[in-house]
Amino acid sequence: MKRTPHLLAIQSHVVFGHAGNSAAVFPMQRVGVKVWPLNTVQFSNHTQYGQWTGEVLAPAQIPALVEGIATIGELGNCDAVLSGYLGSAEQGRAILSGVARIKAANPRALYLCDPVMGHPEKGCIVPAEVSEFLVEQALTCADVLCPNQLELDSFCGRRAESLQDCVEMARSLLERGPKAVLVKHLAYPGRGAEDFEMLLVTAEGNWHIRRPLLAFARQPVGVGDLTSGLFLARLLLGDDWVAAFEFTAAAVHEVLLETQACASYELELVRAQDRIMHPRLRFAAQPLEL
Ligand SMILES: Nc1ncnc2c1ncn2[C@@H]1O[C@H](COP(=O)(O)OP(=O)(O)O)[C@@H](O)[C@H]1O
Ligand SMILES: Cc1ncc(COP(=O)(O)O)c(C=O)c1O
Ligand SMILES: [Mg+2]
Repeated sequence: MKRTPHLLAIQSHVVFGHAGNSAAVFPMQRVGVKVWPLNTVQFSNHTQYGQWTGEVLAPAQIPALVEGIATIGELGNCDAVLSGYLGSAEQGRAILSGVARIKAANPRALYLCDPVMGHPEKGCIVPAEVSEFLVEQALTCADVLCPNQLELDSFCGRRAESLQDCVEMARSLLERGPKAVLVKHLAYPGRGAEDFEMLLVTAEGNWHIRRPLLAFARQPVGVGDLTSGLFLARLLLGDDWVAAFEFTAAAVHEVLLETQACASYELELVRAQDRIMHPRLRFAAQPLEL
């Protein structure tokens, strides 16, 4: 029997609704991965409500929890680490030391970094020092990086001017560490208004996916976290880069269709669970020449 992959997911938890681990853990489990959730913050709700209660996890807890897993002899079973929303840069540094510890126990373990930098206009609030940490330290340690456009621009220190430029910018990050960069949401001048576009670049090439842009009264949150979680889960389950990319685009779109049909602000993950496992749609990744 094929072994079930294990994945340590280090990101936020919200009590109500879906963001961070609260958006990604159940879908990753639903597609067949054993998830070890380590919550960087526990907030009442995601920050785009404008107010929340709760606490940031003390950074020293991250190595302490990893060490606890080592002590029971399970750390070598960790196949991947995912990091997302961070409550502080110190937490970020603690995650990198955890990643090093895990790679020592299992040299084949992958580290996927979703560099959540916040989006002040949208109400996604992240401390400024976290962005600096991501650009200066996390990038070089990540095997896979999953930025949105704003995050890609921050890594490159400029705004993308075209699709070609996005490809060049994402490829420039490959020289700094990651084996793959998945841009979860492209936004560049001249982009078609009807589509939601994503980009994947690896040493082997560049691929682009278009899916329909859906109308929402308020944009749902947690879509990026769902995207990076499913992409990593499918890689661990044996998909190649392009298959994981296509699966992720389809499964996320299914969740958004269910969310839209329910006129819900929070992602309808429970209702969409069978559609996550077996997306009915397929968006073919198109190779892009540079
Ligand atoms: N097909 C779609 N139609 C409309 N909106 C979408 C679609 N897919 C994703 N979105 C929205 O697009 C936004 C992507 O946000 P962005 O900041 O680029 O990434 P992230 O989710 O990581 O913050 C989210 O608000 C998400 O709800
Ligand atoms: C607590 C928390 N975690 C994670 C996120 C990231 O969500 P998204 O997947 O939309 O980038 C947010 C966004 O507001 C948040 O408030
Ligand atoms: Mg995000």
